[in-house]
Amino acid sequence: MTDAPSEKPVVWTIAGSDSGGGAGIQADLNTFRSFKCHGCSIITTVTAQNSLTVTGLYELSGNAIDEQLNCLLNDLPPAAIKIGLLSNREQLDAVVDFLSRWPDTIERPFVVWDPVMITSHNDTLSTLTLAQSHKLLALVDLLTPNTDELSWLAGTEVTDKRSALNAAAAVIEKGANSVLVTGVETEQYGKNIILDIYRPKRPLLDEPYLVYSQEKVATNNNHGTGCTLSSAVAAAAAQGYPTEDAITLANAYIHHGLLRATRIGKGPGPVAHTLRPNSLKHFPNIEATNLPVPGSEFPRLNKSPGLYPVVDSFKWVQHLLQLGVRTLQLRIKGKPSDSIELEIKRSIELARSYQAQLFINDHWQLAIKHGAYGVHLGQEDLQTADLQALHSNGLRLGISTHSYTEILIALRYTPSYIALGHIFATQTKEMPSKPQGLEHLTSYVSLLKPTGIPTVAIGGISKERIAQVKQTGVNGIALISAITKAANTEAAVIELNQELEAAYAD
Ligand SMILES: Cc1ncc(COP(=O)(O)OP(=O)(O)O)c(N)n1
Ligand SMILES: Cc1nc(C(=O)O)sc1CCOP(=O)(O)O
Ligand SMILES: [Mg+2]
Repeated sequence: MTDAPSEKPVVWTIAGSDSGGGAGIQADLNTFRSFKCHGCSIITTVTAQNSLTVTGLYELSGNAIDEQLNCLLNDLPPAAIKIGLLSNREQLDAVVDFLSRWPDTIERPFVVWDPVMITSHNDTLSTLTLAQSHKLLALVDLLTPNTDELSWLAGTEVTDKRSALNAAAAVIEKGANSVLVTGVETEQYGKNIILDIYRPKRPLLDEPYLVYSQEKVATNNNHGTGCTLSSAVAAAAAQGYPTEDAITLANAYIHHGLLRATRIGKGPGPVAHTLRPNSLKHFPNIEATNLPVPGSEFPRLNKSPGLYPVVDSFKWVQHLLQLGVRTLQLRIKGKPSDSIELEIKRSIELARSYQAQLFINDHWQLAIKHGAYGVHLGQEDLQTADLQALHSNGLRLGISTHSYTEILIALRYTPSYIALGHIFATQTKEMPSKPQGLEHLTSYVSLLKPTGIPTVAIGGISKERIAQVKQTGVNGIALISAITKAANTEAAVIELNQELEAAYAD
């Protein structure tokens, strides 16, 4: 028996009860459990509901909602809150007042609002007016309307991707922080496709919006999809995932849940609650409009990357080649541009004579000009690099990623390897994201394994950590300071290789 406090994030749902068990509070709590979160519930309205219809609505007072919220605040403060059904103005005011008075002493949670107005059977659940609902907009981090709800919120009809984007922009204009429009139907190559469109207030990677697409799952058993999606986003955010990744995970969870859904009552059955999926077949295709359209696959590596030092000069490249290193990267930062070309040219020529896999960071034009083995690009570089030219000149391509979302974007280009960073805190580069840790690395590696694309871990990896990192099944280990700050480079390379081989033998 242990009395140690749980590390499970706490997530609240402020929503209605569905007596049929498929939507509302019941769907939210099932979802929180799947995402290994502890769920707390603040019930707004009790619905008498089955799989066919809603026969009654019992709306709790503002005081009843306020008391539930305040009772939880100090004892079970949330990492995230999902708001669902608010049936009337009094209920909305209770939530608005509570969120507006959030105490400075308690970390503010991530708040998702799924503005439920009617059920999928057209039963009206709320009497909120547009003007009333706008009071909540600025207090939530993410709004997750479907196309009907967005039409209502924006006051314009939403029928397709373009009108969804315009309406999302209009709602942001009215005060919302970011909007995920769900369930935009379209057709591509004769297939029914469902788009979820994420429009953040501040663009990601200069991208005004991201489109998550999935082939429509042919099922009538889709009751509770909206509730489940928004609570999955809240739960994933509570687990520390950035919003775009929380959406990616929620999208995959819904896809899996729809495939597994079965009819339970006489009407549409509920979306199933499964373990969080980690198979690419459930993950969406992610399209970022400022990135090039994918072309052909990039060539494979000649050998698994293994120990992969990243260094900043010809001298380092030469030294490491002499020490037997056969996969390495030249990453030159902040040197005058006239000196860079010569360093790159000499490094490429020398690496070629050793039949080594040398990747050039950033300088893809010079890499093409001097016939490099490969280039390593960050996600931002994908916007400007000529991927077609890299491909037609036979260069290998490595792409940096820092999240599920970036992995799915990188996968569209079928690169020669995918880098996963940063695993541990690093002193070498200022990173905008948090360290991922070994648990995320393990999930990413197993997600990517079926693709056959090699994976490389980077960030804060030392000799002491190699064995743990290798155990995740990653194919390469990229290091900067463990090599460049070592007192004796030769000894460091030998020891790092020994650690790596010992990990292979385990
Ligand atoms: C193996 C490997 N992984 C990631 C990076 C980071 O590359 P990038 O995103 O291009 O950032 P900079 O290195 O340019 O700062 C890398 N270099 N190598
Ligand atoms: C250059 C770089 N890119 C990273 C990424 O995650 O994309 S982490 C990183 C620095 C790696 O250096 P060290 O091995 O000294 O921690
Ligand atoms: Mg770079």
